Amino acid sequence: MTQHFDFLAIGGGSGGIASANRAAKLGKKAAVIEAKYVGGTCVNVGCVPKKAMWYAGQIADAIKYGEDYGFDTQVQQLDWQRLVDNRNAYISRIHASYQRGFDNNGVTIINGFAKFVDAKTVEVNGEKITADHIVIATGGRPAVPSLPGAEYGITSDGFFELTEQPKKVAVVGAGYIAVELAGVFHALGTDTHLVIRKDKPLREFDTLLTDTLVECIEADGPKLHTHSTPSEITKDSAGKLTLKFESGEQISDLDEVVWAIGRAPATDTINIEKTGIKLDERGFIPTDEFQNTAVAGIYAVGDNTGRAALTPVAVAAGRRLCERLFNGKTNLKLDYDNIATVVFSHPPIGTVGLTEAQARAQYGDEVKIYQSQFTALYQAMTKHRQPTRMKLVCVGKEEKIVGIHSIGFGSDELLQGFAVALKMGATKADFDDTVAIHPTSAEEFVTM
Ligand SMILES: Cc1cc2nc3c(=O)[nH]c(=O)nc-3n(C[C@H](O)[C@H](O)[C@H](O)COP(=O)(O)OP(=O)(O)OC[C@H]3O[C@@H](n4cnc5c(N)ncnc54)[C@H](O)[C@@H]3O)c2cc1C
Ligand SMILES: NC(=O)c1ccc[n+]([C@@H]2O[C@H](COP(=O)([O-])OP(=O)(O)OC[C@H]3O[C@@H](n4cnc5c(N)ncnc54)[C@H](O)[C@@H]3O)[C@@H](O)[C@H]2O)c1
Repeated sequence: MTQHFDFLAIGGGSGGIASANRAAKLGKKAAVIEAKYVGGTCVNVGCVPKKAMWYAGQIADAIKYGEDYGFDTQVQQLDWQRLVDNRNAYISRIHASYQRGFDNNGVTIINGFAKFVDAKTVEVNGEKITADHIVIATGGRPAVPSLPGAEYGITSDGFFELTEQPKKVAVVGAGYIAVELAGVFHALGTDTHLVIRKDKPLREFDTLLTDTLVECIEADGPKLHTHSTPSEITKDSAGKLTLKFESGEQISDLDEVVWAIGRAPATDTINIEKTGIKLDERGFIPTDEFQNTAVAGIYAVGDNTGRAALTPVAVAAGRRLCERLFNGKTNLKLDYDNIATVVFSHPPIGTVGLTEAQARAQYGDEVKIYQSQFTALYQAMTKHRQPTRMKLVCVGKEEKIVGIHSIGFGSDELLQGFAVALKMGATKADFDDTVAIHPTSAEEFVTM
């Protein structure tokens, strides 16, 4: 017998889970179909294990700093497998907590790979399932270039499968993932090479952030190979890899090459053509501001829509969709402007709103910049000093704050509250009128 649901999510990642739970809480019969592991990219091969590895890097840094704080900090080795085991155990606890949530809310979980039969029907494990409302939340997968020997490399998925610490790696890419994984490897003691095609990573970020990041990488980070376009990977009889570049240069004796060159939407194998939806030229699902696709009753949220590929974005879009469909909030939609984001680099970056360049292009001479630079007390005590740099981008006579950018120790945790202020339309005067919290790095934003 064909099962029927009010609401069906294809994909049990950030967007699918959040939307199905919300639909069920609002009294609808909801189901999630998940092909691999519940929690999707973020929980299994993304944010969560990445952050665990980043914390391991932070601990390695703290051990370095410990000496100047008076500790005897001789550490012989990192037990990589133990780190991975504890990380995986934590992920298992998240899986269990998801299951409790599904049970409490009455969401049905179906394991299997879903394909469309028509606009109201999907097939999974040979069975047909129909639904009044279907959200496509299939996310994406890491891209691999078509180069000779590319298959010798791994992706971020493979990074999380490593059972021992590689001695020497090259990480290829200039985005979030490349910067974060290269930073982790380096902090944990791997000889790390970050390979980028242009002059600096994260080029779409404010230049204060990227220039400072490059400065920190050059001072104490992975070896940065700029203007380096990979052309081939070869493997020798001992299993060591050589990454060759178009320039003729190469990095040899590598244990791993990690491709971190972007992600492709998982939209090509779900028979989407059976619904009448047409993908855009990059394979993303076109949606309007309410997450509607071109076909009534089918929606898309998350990475496969080609907008800010972040977990809280997929979650927020999915929840708003269900509030709109099932709770009478007919105009509710996600505002994709001013989404705050953190790069867990070394040091971390927190950023929200317009970069200085974007603001100048939009507002010209109306832009006023406030900037600050210092060494966080945490590191100022030690010989491992790193700059912290912050920028406020303001516009107009009232100096409305349209961009907030921070790089340096603690930038990851300090930004969220400032993002609220920016979204509420805070001005520089509002910041000035807020009494500082001392001694913190965050206080710099209200004392500039
Ligand atoms: C290494 C890495 C680090 C990241 N770090 C962060 C971070 O720190 N912060 C942040 O906000 N974001 C981070 N992200 C991005 C974040 O993981 C994604 O934006 C988020 O997971 C997107 O959610 P989603 O629901 O769109 O897709 P996903 O979480 O990818 O979920 C899609 C799910 O659909 C399933 N699926 C696909 N096709 C089918 C099918 N036909 N049938 C059944 N199931 C199917 C997949 O198996 C998958 O589980 C990171 C990503 C990576 C790769
Ligand atoms: N901290 C976070 O919130 C976080 C962390 C990781 C990922 N993410 C999300 O996941 C998305 C995907 O991350 P990503 O780093 O894979 O992608 P990305 O799009 O951010 O970066 C990909 C990079 O690879 C480079 N590149 C592309 N093709 C290449 C090639 N053939 N050779 C060399 N370099 C090449 C691009 O120039 C780009 O700099 C991010 O955009 C972000 O939204 C977020």
